[in-house]
Amino acid sequence: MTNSDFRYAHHPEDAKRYTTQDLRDHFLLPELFKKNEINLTYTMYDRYIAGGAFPVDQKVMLEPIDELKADFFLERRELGIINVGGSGKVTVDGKEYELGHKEALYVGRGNKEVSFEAVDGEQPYFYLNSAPAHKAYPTKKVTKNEAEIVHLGDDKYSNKRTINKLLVNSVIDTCQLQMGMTELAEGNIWNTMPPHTHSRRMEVYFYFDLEEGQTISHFMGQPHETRHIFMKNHQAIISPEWSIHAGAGTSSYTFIWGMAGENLDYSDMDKVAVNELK
Ligand SMILES: O=C(O)C(=O)C[C@H](O)C(=O)CO
Ligand SMILES: [Zn+2]
Repeated sequence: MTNSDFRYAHHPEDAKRYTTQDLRDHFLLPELFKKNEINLTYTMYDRYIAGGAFPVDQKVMLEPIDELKADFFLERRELGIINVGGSGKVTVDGKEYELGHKEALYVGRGNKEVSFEAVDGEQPYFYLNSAPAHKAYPTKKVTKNEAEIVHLGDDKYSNKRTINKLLVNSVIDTCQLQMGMTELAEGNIWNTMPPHTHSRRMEVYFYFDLEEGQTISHFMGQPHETRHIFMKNHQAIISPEWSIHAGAGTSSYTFIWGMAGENLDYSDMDKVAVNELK
């Protein structure tokens, strides 16, 4: 079964009046993994979709959700998948791809049948992002060995981290989707600090590998009008194009970023100095 939830886009002047609960209702994706289901959120931010496929003891099929008014999910879309659990299998129009922990698959527009399964008694957690696509690019598996790797940050500033650019245009062809994974070094807690906005692209952050009982404070809002949302392991958050997106954990963690919009230029960011934040 494929479920969907819907989120409108927001004006920053409205969002600054939101209560804690309003912010959570509008931007947080609290539950991505439901047993033997696919749980998606369709957003009006570049019509981006984020969610999870969680096959436990059944194969689960990606079905066309109502919002698409399409005969099949990828009729006009592309899909990015990153497995954050044990090994699992994704089948795309009869071709099987085994995805291990932290391995990614890009699925191009036009593929009719996509299904997810657990294999070898392991439990995969497939994180999914999808954006409208104008062209059919080849389906391709990408591992950390093929990724573009960037080391950023410093122990001194508690933000030492590795950016694994997996489904980006220096690695594969995509229409507008970009996805990758940022791993915090042990003892470091800050991601994306100093922060940035990019009005050319929206973004979704999905946090995982967070120790049981710990939390991440995710920061959003315009740089002069910030807010925070406390998040748990396996939750995602929408970042509007006007918003910073950064987080600090009470322990180290990993997160997946996914974006779509006007360009495919990862480095197109409007950076904000930390002492300018309000
Ligand atoms: O830790 C970071 O810095 C990031 O991972 C930044 C994201 O990749 C991003 O925001 C890309 O626009
Ligand atoms: Zn960003």
